[in-house]
Amino acid sequence: MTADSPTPASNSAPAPAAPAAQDGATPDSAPGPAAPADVAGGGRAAGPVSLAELERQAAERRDRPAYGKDALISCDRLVRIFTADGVEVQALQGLDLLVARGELMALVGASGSGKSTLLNILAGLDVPTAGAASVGGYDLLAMDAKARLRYRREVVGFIWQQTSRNLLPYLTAAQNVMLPMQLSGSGGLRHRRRRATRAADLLGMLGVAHCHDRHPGQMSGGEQQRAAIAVALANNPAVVLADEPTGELDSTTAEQVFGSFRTANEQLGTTVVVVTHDQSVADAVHRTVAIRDGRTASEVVRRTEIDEHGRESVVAREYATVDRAGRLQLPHDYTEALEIRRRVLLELQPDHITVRPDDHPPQD
Ligand SMILES: Nc1ncnc2c1ncn2[C@@H]1O[C@H](COP(=O)(O)OP(=O)(O)OP(=O)(O)O)[C@@H](O)[C@H]1O
Repeated sequence: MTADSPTPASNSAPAPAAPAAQDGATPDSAPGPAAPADVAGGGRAAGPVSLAELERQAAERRDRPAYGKDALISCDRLVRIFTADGVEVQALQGLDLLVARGELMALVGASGSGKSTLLNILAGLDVPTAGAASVGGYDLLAMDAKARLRYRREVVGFIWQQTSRNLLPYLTAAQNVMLPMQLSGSGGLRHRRRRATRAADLLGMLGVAHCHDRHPGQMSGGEQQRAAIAVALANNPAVVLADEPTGELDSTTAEQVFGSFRTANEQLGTTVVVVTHDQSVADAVHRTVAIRDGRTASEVVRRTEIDEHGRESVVAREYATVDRAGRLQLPHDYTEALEIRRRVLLELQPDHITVRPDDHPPQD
């Protein structure tokens, strides 16, 4: 999408002025502000559409894979409304998000944008007001108490910002890691040995083997967070969620903790979703999704590319998110730069859409 000079291509089809971010019909049901069918040189032929063509279009729609079919995490128009003292707060306002199995990604956004609300829902600690959400095949709106407990023990691991919240202070690091396995597994000597071996392996893999027999009070903040990651991984969950896990740490320690997430992702294939304000963390993941006003607004995808001389470089591309209803949030700095207020002019071009400030703004 561009906001370029007003030189519409000869085969462009002007669309009516439309609000930049307004509820609209879903793309499945209606194409939005469509180009007139009989525009000279336009892409669409005029005249009646044959029955065969309509049948073909219907079959194409029917055969389209369901939204989020292959994703590990799928949020579809997720809404969460809190009511406090009779006042409603819409923390999530129709948020869409897909996360693939094995991703290492970050969620960023201004304070109050809804990041923690989303993470709590994904962790099974909170239930959305409306919409749909599933993780690893679990429907987060339909779980009964038993399924919710199993989900929280076996499908997701969670790490809080406050180091003191992640570990039980009267247990050693190894005992902390063994606890979730104990709660979800059976007793017996054989299982106990297996639990002890896994705890030692996880602490070793995350670089905190030396903390095996230490209590949290004898560990640094970074060591506690890395032990907390081992606890979160104990039952081999599909996804680990972390809310500002490096928020209490200095930058060097934060890097080590983030290194542990990367290790878990690379060596165990665990999907990792981290809420962060830490730019160095956001820069180090494969995908960073920005949340604004309870919706996903944009995302940065980083790819390693190799040039013809074999040199590797990380290429980052920023995308604006188009939600399931076809809504697009224009970045704040773009709307400010062009003094866009209530509506814009859209023009459909053969390979892009032009967005132009309203040349006849309504008088307020
Ligand atoms: N339990 C609650 N009761 C009422 N309002 C809530 C509750 N939890 C969150 N909110 C409100 O929902 C909105 C989103 O909050 P949330 O904590 O998800 O934001 P956030 O992006 O995580 O912010 P921060 O970066 O400051 O942690 C805020 O307006 C917040 O005040």
